[in-house]
Amino acid sequence: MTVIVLSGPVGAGKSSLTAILSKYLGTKPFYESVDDNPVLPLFYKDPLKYTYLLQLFFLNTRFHSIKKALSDDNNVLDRSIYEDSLFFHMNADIGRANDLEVQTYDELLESMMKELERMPKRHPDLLVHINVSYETMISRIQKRGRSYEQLSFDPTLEDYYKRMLRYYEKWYDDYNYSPKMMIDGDHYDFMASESDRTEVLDQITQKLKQVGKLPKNWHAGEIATESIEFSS
Ligand SMILES: Nc1ncnc2c1ncn2[C@@H]1O[C@H](COP(=O)(O)OP(=O)(O)OP(=O)(O)O)[C@@H](O)[C@H]1O
Ligand SMILES: Nc1nc(=O)c2ncn([C@H]3C[C@H](O)[C@@H](CO)O3)c2[nH]1
Repeated sequence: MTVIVLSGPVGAGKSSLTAILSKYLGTKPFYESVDDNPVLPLFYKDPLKYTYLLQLFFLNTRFHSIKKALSDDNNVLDRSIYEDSLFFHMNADIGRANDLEVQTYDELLESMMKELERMPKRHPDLLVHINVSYETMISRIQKRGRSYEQLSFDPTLEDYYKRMLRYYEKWYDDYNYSPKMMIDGDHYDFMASESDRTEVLDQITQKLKQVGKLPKNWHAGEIATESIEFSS
């Protein structure tokens, strides 16, 4: 059993690479709740009011999918639970949660992490982090087109996204729950370029081999983008 989690800021390409990677490895993709998330548009409209609710919503849905993923067969998840805390603390740092909310959230997260420690597999086998520059992040957010994430919807998102990239830098450096690797999301267009896709998949399989976690009975093959089911 092999569990891979993707990490990275908004628009980095986690869901896209999750779809590609899970198809390539013949494993199951797990996506975070976005289009069926009733709190997300409310949060972007009024972050002060909805930060806490959104955070609880994500923690709850992520917890359920992780429990499934860690007890199931081989899996790929499009974001890690370890990033939830990054998001919440970043929002708290800009005044969107008070001390009591931070304390309660941290305690809840700690209890949930303890619960996960009791699963057959405690942590993922590999974290694949997609690193992107601010320019790439914005162009991908525009390309995907969720209205509430656009700078035209809220110009203060520029600061929010730049802050997010800074927090992610430290977060990735500190991450030590599993082996980890970084993909250069500025350089590789694994959506449109077959050779880029091959190279990225190669980097990931090399790393899986190195850590002894390449799924058993798996053989490398080519995958065409048309054959992949991307999440919306
Ligand atoms: N390496 C890439 N090269 C070119 N386009 C990409 C790449 N990765 C993702 N994209 C495009 O960028 C957009 C955002 O990608 P995706 O939805 O996978 O990001 P994400 O990291 O899952 O974002 P979020 O965390 O906000 O859900 C999509 O339109 C996707 O087609
Ligand atoms: N505030 C906040 N906390 C989270 O834990 C969190 N996780 C994801 N997101 C936002 C980023 C994308 O817009 C969108 C899809 O990733 O959802 C979050 N926002």
